Parts: sequence; C-alpha cells; structure tokens
Amino acid sequence: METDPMTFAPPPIAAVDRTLEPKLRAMLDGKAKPPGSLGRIEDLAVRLGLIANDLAPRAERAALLVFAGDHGLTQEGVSSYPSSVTVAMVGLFLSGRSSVNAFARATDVSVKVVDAGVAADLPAHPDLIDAKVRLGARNAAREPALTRQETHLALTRGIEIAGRALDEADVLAIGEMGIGNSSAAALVMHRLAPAPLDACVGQGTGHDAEGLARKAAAIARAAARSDAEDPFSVLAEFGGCEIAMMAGAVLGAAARRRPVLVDGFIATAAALAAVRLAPQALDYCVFAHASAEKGHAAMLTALGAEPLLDLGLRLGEGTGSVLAAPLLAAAASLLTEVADLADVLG
Ligand SMILES: Cc1cc2ncn([C@H]3O[C@H](COP(=O)(O)O)[C@@H](O)[C@H]3O)c2cc1C
Ligand SMILES: O=C(O)c1cccnc1
Repeated sequence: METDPMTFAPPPIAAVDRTLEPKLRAMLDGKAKPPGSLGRIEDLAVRLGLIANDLAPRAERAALLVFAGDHGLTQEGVSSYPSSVTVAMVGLFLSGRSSVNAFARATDVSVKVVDAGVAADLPAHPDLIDAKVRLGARNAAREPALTRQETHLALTRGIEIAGRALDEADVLAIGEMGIGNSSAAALVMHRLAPAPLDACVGQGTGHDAEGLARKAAAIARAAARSDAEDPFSVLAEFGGCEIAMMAGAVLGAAARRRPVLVDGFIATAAALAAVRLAPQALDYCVFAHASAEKGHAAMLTALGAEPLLDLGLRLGEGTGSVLAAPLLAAAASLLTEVADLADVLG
C-alpha cells in the first residue's frame, strides 16, 4: 500500500474508448423498437457499453456501500441533529430497518456499511466493514479535519473496499451517513466546483433561519482558516473520513472499469473530489438523482453531469443510488436481451 502522504497517486484509470459508441448506437437502433424510442435509457446503455468497453455490459448486480463518519464541525452547531444519530443510524442499517434498506430490498441491491470514521467503537457485524480512520474527523472550523496521512489512508481504503465489493457485483452504488456532512460537502464543493460559499450551503437535515445562519457562519470560519484548493488538501481540510473514503471508492470503481452510482449532495461532493484527482473517473460516474439540497444542481453542472431521476430526495444513505440501480440493469439488458428487428421480420 502507498504510504507516503505527500504523494497520493490515483490508481490508473483508462479514459473510455469512444470509438465503440457508433457500434453501440447501431446495435440499439437495430433492436425490435423504433430507433431512439427508449430515450435516455438508450444513452445509459451506450455509457455502460463504453464503461465496460464491451457490447454486452453487465449491470444486474448492484452493491451499495454506505460510508459512515462523524464531524467535529458539529460542535459549531451546523446540524439540527446530534452526532449520536450517526452511530444510531449505522445500527439501523445493520438491522435492515432504515429507508435505504427498504429501498435496497425493493430493488435487489446488497447493502454494506463502511465505518470510515464514526466517533464510537462499533461492535463487529457481518455487514459492517471496519475501515475506521479515526473516531470522527476534527472540527474543520478550528483545524484540518484530517491529517494528510489520514486522508491518504481514507482514499486508499476506499479504493480497496470498492474493488472488493465489485468482486461480487457489476455496479457499485455509494451513499453516506454522517451528521454534519452536508457542511463538509459544501466546503468541498466551494473549493472544487468551485462556487461561492452561499451557493453551496443548504438545509442539510433541516434548519430554521437561525440554524441556517449558524451553519453558514461556521462554514465561513472553516473556509477562512485554509485556502486549500487542490483536491487532496481540500479532502484533508474539510472533507473528513467518509467523504474522502467515498472519493477513493469512486476511483476504485473507475480503475476497475465499473459504473459507480453516485447518490445525492454529499456523495456528489466526494465524486467531485475523485474527478478532480483523476478527471477520467467522470466517465464511470452515473449520477443517480437530483437532490433537493441547495447546491446539488450547481455541483452537477460543474461536473457536466445529468442525473437520472428527479424525485425531490434529500436524505442521503444511498437512497437515490439504490432507486436508480434497476435503470442500469434495464439499460444493459437492452443490449444483451432484446431481439433485432431484422430477425423478427425475417
Ligand atoms: C435520522 C437521520 C437519518 C439520516 N440519513 C441520512 N441522513 C443525512 O443527514 C446528514 C447530513 O445532514 P446534516 O449536515 O444537516 O447533519 C447525513 O448523515 C446524511 O446522510 C440522515 C439524517 C438524520 C437526522
Ligand atoms: O442530497 C443528499 O444526499 C443529502 C441532503 C441532505 C442531507 N443529507 C443528504
């Protein structure tokens, strides 16, 4: 494993070979349907073919990793919920009774939780991956959330964990749990989109006017503390454990030439960091949905990305990425299972 924190090198990621696109389009046009009649599902099928570099991509089996971590920034009152909700929700994910578990059962997606940096020791569980970098990121309003060594470790573990998940799945889906992480994500967006702070700060779990002003002021203090703008330093200063590890997971999936379904605002901030570390990683990201969180639309625009769904979700956990997983399976099956019109007409 790479250990020099000053020299994080993303894994090799191949840019997709677009010469395959006309072939994929011709295949889709030849199916037993009017050309283009399946709209954006056809575009998705093309993307999956390019990602796999294969005319018969696979996308039936999706695995969700929920990256969990805490944030010292919560000491500044940035969230309307206490940090203890993070560990409580991890327990709920493991008992199968959260929103994302319910959606994952409905869509046949497997769920594992990654302890990237929850601020409590967690008992072992078969669906819990212990990748803890530290017991919660530091308070970014006062000091860097992570050291460079910790950031390096988080990225590296994310790459490895994604690789292992993809030994048993075709598609990686990412989601997160971490009270305070909409603030961390706002800071990542601010530096890496880049965008003015007020375009990046939103409600998160929900706030009244006073709460939102307190959140914005804490985020402004964190931003004033560091002028970091390279992606590795931004993850260290502001991102924290689960955002840095999710960025690693995006790189890991891309290095394996597999699609990664990116959830809402916080997961997209992690994907943005991954793309700034390795621009080719963007070809492998499928943005699941347009979150209702302020800032998500502008972050997607900065990435040149168009989300699949628009359902007004603003939860996280991977709820949006899990709901989008069947669309990938359907798109791939268009290429692999649907007859050609010429064969039907004889
Ligand atoms: C019960 C509960 C379940 C959640 N599941 C996801 N989040 C979401 O809310 C958090 C981010 O919002 P903020 O920055 O305002 O704390 C993250 O944990 C995110 O995944 C939840 C939040 C709560 C309260
Ligand atoms: O878009 C998201 O993923 C989101 C929005 C608010 C709070 N938690 C997550």
